[in-house]
Amino acid sequence: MSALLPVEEAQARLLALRGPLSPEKISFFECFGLYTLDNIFAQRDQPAAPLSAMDGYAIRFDDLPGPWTIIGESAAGTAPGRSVNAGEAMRIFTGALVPDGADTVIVQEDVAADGTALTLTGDGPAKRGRHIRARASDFAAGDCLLPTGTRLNPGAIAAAAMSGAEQLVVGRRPRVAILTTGDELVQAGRALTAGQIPDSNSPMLAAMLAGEPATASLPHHVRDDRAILAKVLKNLARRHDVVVTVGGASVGDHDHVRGALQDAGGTVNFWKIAMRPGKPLIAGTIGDAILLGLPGNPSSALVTATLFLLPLVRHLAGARHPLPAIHRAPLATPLDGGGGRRDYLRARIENGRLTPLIRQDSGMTLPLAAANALLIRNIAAPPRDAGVMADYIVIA
Ligand SMILES: Nc1nc2c(c(=O)[nH]1)N[C@H]1C(S)=C(S)[C@@H](COP(=O)(O)OP(=O)(O)OC[C@H]3O[C@@H](n4cnc5c(N)ncnc54)[C@H](O)[C@@H]3O)O[C@H]1N2
Ligand code: MOO
Repeated sequence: MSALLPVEEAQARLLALRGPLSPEKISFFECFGLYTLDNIFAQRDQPAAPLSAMDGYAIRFDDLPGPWTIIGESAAGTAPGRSVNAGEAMRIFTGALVPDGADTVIVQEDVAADGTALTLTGDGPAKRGRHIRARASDFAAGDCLLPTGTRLNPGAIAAAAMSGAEQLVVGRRPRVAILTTGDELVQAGRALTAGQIPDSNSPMLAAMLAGEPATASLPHHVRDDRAILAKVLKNLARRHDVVVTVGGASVGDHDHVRGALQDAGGTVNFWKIAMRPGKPLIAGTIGDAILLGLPGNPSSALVTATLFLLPLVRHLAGARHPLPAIHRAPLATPLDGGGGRRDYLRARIENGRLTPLIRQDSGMTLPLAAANALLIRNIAAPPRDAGVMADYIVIA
């Protein structure tokens, strides 16, 4: 039997199969969760001119402590009609342009206005420039606001929209097909006969993909029949960027994914990873599509989807950092040492402490409902006491 591939090596080989998909232009309202495929540079200064940060009066700091004559008003969205000279104040509102001549804003709570007469009643501004947002204090024209491969979260979208760009260049969403295999599987919700079980993996995987930049088609299913599987794989590969099979990845007489991939003219790139659960993971190509064969056990499917499917989708969509972030926290309970494969134990991270769940059978679904983290235990790791640090990935 071939040696088991280390997880990092398998991830690198998978992502090397294909680069990001072609770029496309998209509006600010459609880009959430996608990745920039170009550096986003500021095309303008923000603010483009000094703005008031408060409602009050624009004055010259040297004129303090007043009094002043009110000469007009500057409201957001219009240019102030004139400049402010010695002894003058201009009524001003948050977001309005600061008139020439003024260098400071007094908040209205600190003054009393009587007709055009303005007097100081409070402390007034402590220094020149108070309550003024300087030109380009947010960013300056030419600044790189978001480098290539940045995920467009709401804050990044705000910065991109403010940049002056008309549209964004992003990576296209990969089209993903989910294909379950196995004679025992029945769509969840349907009646079962002896030996049958509901298909829990495809709704789980669809949910995982829903949070990613991917377009998942409705799940497909085939029986344990190598010829049918080969035909369906070929067909799905023509219309998708990624074909994810679930089950049939192992060594049993009814495990047909590798054989069917080859029958369909595809290539197995690697098989079997030094991880638990998830050992029988298959990666390959068929036409322009990438095939990822996840093991069928529910925990194995969840763990391999977290470590391979979601990073692949992000990579194809243009992510600069597609792999899941690894965090560290102290163990809430002692932990046995590691074995010959790296473990991804279903665990809970709560109040900053990590607890591996007691039930780790990869065939179970209920522990998946309880887990919000995967505790990473390296090959041959020594036993650890409570309080010792451990690595984990957030999964919920
Ligand atoms: N002799 C050996 N047997 C097995 C090995 C091995 O190395 N030697 N590897 C084991 C490991 S590890 C895993 S993981 C499983 C995975 O095998 P497959 O990917 O071939 O998965 P199946 O046999 O098709 O199914 C496994 C298990 O999961 C259930 N299943 C499958 N699909 C779904 C689904 N969509 N929803 C819910 N449950 C599903 C299926 O009924 C089986 O119970 O192989 C070990 N065997
Ligand atoms: O590696 Mo399997 O995925 O132990 O259950």
